Amino acid sequence: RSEARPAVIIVGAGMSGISAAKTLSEAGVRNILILEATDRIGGRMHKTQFAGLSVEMGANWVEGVNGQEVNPIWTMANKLKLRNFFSDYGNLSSNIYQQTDGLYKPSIAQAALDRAENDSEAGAEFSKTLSPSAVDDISVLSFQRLQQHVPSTPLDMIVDYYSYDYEFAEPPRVTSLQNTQPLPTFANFGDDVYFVADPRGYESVVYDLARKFLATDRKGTIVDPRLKLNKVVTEIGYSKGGVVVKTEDGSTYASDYVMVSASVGVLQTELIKFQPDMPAWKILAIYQFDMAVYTKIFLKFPTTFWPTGKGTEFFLYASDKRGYYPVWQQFEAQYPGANVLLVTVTDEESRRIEQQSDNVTKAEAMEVLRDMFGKNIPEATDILVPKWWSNKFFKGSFSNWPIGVNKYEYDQIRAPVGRVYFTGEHTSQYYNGYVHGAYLSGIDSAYMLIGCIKDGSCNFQIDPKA
Ligand SMILES: Cc1cc2nc3c(=O)[nH]c(=O)nc-3n(C[C@H](O)[C@H](O)[C@H](O)COP(=O)(O)OP(=O)(O)OC[C@H]3O[C@@H](n4cnc5c(N)ncnc54)[C@H](O)[C@@H]3O)c2cc1C
Repeated sequence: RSEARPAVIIVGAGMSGISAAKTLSEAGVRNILILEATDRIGGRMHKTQFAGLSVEMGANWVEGVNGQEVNPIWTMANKLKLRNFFSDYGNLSSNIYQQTDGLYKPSIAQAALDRAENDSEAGAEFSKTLSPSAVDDISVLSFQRLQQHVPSTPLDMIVDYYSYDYEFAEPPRVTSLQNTQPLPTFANFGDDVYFVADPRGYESVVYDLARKFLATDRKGTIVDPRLKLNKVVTEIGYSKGGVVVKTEDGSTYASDYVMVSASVGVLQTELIKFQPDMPAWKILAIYQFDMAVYTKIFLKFPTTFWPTGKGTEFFLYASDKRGYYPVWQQFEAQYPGANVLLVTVTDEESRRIEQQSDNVTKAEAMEVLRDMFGKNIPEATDILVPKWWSNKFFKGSFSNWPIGVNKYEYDQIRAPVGRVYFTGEHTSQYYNGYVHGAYLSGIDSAYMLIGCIKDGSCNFQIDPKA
């Protein structure tokens, strides 16, 4: 090969891969090579055109703002002056629809919201009493049982869905109490969340980071030969002496180290074959973690028929089937005059919907809207259903911490295996599942590797299992 052998190959150019590459580069490790499977950088931060608007198929919010510490993504979004909107969920009690009989009385809805909030606060207190090793962790649902409050009416179920599934994309039955209550993102960075609606896309924070260390042309397009797009890594061979990475198109790249940033969902498939196989402890840790599915369905209408004005942005649909077209958002502020709605589904509903035609999904969503707003509403003219779960380069939307994984297993997910290093939101110590988790994990993993390259400290210590 004519190009110099890189010291480090980075697999994947999402937020974590770009953050790791930038950190390496700034520490003087500049002979890197980034191999990205798709034709773009940004990964799960991905804008697309829908009904003449730029909408986000993946990450949309800067989550964790206005707290004691500053979320680094908030700093970046503000520096780029990304158009963003505070998400005000404060008026939800006036916006919860019964399955067919109109809105719940706000006082009744508020009582359900208050009960869920109290349970969540009690859960956070209880979780502090558990062993820090998390060996005696329980699920969020187990704690609800302890509280004698397992949500089972349509109202309690939609409030429960909004409180947990809408954030973690998996139900309380699955989610670890200790690792999510309290959630470090909100405890450290603040409770507020801001919705990004900018024609440049939320992904522009990744592009901005990339342009800080990759060469660009005069228009700002990245032209650096150290970034190669459309390179699907299929095999990583590793030994004491080095690493050999093979791609689907038949190319082979040798290097000293490799840093894999593909999602934990991808690592749970055989897309990338490791030679030799990863050790059993690593495989077991990876397969224990959860890749959740969160689906943002956008619908376009000829006219607006839903309530508008202050306190109406978010509304909930309390089906007797938990999680059926549950959380809705209208975009009067973000996309004025566009007549667009967003409905979010997760988990089993996401998987079901990904496997049916978008027309069937549109018909289902219309039925739900008719239940809420009456028979005479206009048909949606357009629908967008992102399919993150079916996409072999993602296999879901973000990781969720399931019951049964304690800190010991989590450290194993993050740990390098010989010359193979790992990064990605699923390796973030406190912020898995988020953009800031991906960004911070890129820095952490890069420093782990820099310590090995520069100081020869290549042993990653895992605290013993309690
Ligand atoms: C629908 C959805 C909504 C979300 N909402 C929010 C939100 O509002 N706020 C928030 O903070 N976070 C949100 N997230 C999570 C956030 O987007 C992710 O945590 C973050 O972007 C992950 O970055 P990453 O670098 O870890 O992984 P990725 O972005 O997945 O990057 C990994 C890269 O590796 C590439 N790759 C995979 N396999 C290979 C291979 N074999 N060879 C080469 N390349 C490969 C992929 O193409 C990808 O570009 C959301 C995600 C989704 C999908």
